[in-house]
Amino acid sequence: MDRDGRVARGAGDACDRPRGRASFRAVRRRHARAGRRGRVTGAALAFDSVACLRGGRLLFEGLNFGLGPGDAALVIGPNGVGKSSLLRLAAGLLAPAAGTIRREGRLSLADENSALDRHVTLARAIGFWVGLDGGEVCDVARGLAAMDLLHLSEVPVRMLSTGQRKRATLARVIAGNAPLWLLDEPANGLDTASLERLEAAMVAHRQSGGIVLAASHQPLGLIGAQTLALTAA
Ligand SMILES: Nc1ncnc2c1ncn2[C@@H]1O[C@H](COP(=O)(O)OP(=O)(O)OP(=O)(O)O)[C@@H](O)[C@H]1O
Repeated sequence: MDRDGRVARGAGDACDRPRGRASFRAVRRRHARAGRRGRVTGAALAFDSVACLRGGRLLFEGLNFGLGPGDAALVIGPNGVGKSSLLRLAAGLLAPAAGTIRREGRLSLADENSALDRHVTLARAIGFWVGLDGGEVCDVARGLAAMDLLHLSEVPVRMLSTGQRKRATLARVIAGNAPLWLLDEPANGLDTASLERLEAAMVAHRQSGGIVLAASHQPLGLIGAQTLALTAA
């Protein structure tokens, strides 16, 4: 990966010297410093010379980055280049074709699948996930409030509009309290006010020591984020 975050491609491409291990150690050092400052700790994500193969096609290789408490990275690139695949690797839903991925801390993935039961109320659907993570009713309310959905708490998920469902998915992530947020196109379908709410939620999450890894075709206001620019093979 070059200094602008572009990922080397193709057989025989010279990847950066494998910096992943070193960067993971650096992440952990920062993590320890953050702990001494009394911030939320327990999360880190590092890719070390990671390659991704899907359907027999090499999407990217030599990907190195490290994220610790308060960090964010934005994955960008054209359709089909592998942004969602990168997030699925980070979530452990895909195995890397080469390299290693290290994760510390719980994660929450928001993608096009809301993972919410369509046949129960919004509060109940989010409560299911929050309960699995040992959270409480107040966490559900906090997530719903963050995405301005409290007034729809008792509406069945199947009756929500596209944008409301997207906000519900984000509310699930916020309510879940996982330190590592993996957000795939989180701004899709959001109106301006909802996008501002998402940005505020990401700022608050990072300020409390959380990590955001997002893939997006739109700017997300992630100040100070690393850019991981995937390019077509
Ligand atoms: N289950 C699968 N099996 C095989 N190939 C897949 C599978 N899912 C996705 N792909 C392929 O992997 C490539 C990358 O897909 P991915 O969804 O990661 O791209 P993306 O950069 O997120 O695209 P977009 O901007 O359109 O969301 C595409 O060529 C796609 O066809």
